[in-house]
Amino acid sequence: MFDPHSVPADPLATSALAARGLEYRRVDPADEPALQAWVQAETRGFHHARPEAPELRRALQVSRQRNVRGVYDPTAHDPQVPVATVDGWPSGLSVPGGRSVDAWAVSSVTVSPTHRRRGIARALLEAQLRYAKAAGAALAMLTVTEATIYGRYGFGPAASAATVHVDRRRAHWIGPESPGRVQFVEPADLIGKAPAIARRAVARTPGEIDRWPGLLERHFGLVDPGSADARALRVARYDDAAGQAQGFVAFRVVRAPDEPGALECDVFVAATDDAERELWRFLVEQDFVTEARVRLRSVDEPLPWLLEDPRAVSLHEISDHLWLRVLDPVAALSARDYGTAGTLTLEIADPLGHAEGTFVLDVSGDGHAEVRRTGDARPDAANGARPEARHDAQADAASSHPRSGRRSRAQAAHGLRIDARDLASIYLGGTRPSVLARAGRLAELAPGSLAVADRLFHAPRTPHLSIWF
Ligand SMILES: CC(=O)SCCNC(=O)CCNC(=O)[C@H](O)C(C)(C)COP(=O)(O)OP(=O)(O)OC[C@H]1O[C@@H](n2cnc3c(N)ncnc32)[C@H](O)[C@@H]1OP(=O)(O)O
Repeated sequence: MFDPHSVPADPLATSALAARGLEYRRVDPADEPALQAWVQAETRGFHHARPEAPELRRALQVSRQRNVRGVYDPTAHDPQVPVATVDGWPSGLSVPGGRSVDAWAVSSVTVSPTHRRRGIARALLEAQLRYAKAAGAALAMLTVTEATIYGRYGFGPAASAATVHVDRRRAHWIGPESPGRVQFVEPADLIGKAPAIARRAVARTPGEIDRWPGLLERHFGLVDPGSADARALRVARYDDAAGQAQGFVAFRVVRAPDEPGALECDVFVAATDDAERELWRFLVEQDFVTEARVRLRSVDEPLPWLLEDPRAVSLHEISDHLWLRVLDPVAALSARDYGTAGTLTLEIADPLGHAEGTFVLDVSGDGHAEVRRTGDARPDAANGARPEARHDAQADAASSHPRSGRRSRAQAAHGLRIDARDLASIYLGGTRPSVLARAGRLAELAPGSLAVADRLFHAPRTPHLSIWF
């Protein structure tokens, strides 16, 4: 596994920030005061309250596992507190077909309001992409506060999430009976087994990322077990017929005195379909509860099909939850399985250059792809022009521009001209290429290419990410 602490400083970011009188530094994981100042700056950057001691200890522990960077202003009132923060770490990302691809997670991007809009975030983000590439990551990934920030760095939304509301009174179960059972467990009793269950759940869902040490402790309220939030948490586990634990939920019921409550669940982990069904049933069949609200679920849950009245279920807060950035098209595209056999050329434009070039995707009958780079991208690709905006004269001899009406001179291969950020959006199968084409974001190299691309990039399971990072 790549060591996030071995990443050398990025000279471009260092000099860009130095030109603004700022210092760009890695925070030494062993330097407790520096790490504490970084955590405090990050917390303030996200407009959160100052962390209490147990939460601060947890944040320090997590930060020590990551490549933590700060930007410092030597002229500030307290020059030890960074004016900008970011961290990154290598992590697996599940892709269609059940494999995991090497990716680089980016988080904690904050710039103090005193230093905003001076290009600090840009310097940090572009450096993160270079770190990711140096670490051998096929993609970079993040979850976002605002959808307007990351497209300029080549990130595209790749997996959605939603809050599922279930009206308890209408939730009459018609799904199959399961041979297993759900039972309450104390969080401390499950924490030993939970990571292995979570790993299996992550592996079967494209868009999920590896859980880092300490995350489940937080989900189970074990960071500060005496706090009111932790004491309200209940944990239930599903065991299959053989007694093997296959899933768990952590939830609380909030209610006014003498009133039925609302069940709120932020942690729903299922390694099998049985576990998923039975945990849903457990959540939606609770008495003295009017509604269940389960956050960060898939937009494609089986739940409505398990209830007599599918309208008991409604989706809220549907969001572009996981954003990806393709850095190495060969590694990224060969990692996933495809929906059918076929061949597709991808002319990728990337203003930052990382994914730039022409690539051929050859998918065999078993869904595996061989991907090869066949050339650099078009001369204008690096200037950020949208693919459909390029002039026809630059079109390849073996292709015709979709809006030109010209017939291709040779037998045109199926292919797409696509920006790196749109490639990120189709990568896991969450968005069809034809939808992006309807939005004018990508173009066919030859008629029929979109239909081929839609079939190839189709994923049997809708991508989904069930945590923030
Ligand atoms: C992965 C994560 O951690 S997501 C968390 C993101 N952080 C937050 O939401 C915390 C609150 N916000 C902030 O701290 C800051 O506003 C940041 C980090 C979003 C931006 O920091 P800044 O240093 O001001 O950004 P910077 O000056 O480098 O701007 C770079 C570009 O992004 C644009 N930009 C910056 N912030 C935003 C925004 N909130 N919405 C839209 N565009 C933005 C700028 O206009 C600029 O555009 P351009 O270069 O294409 O002309």
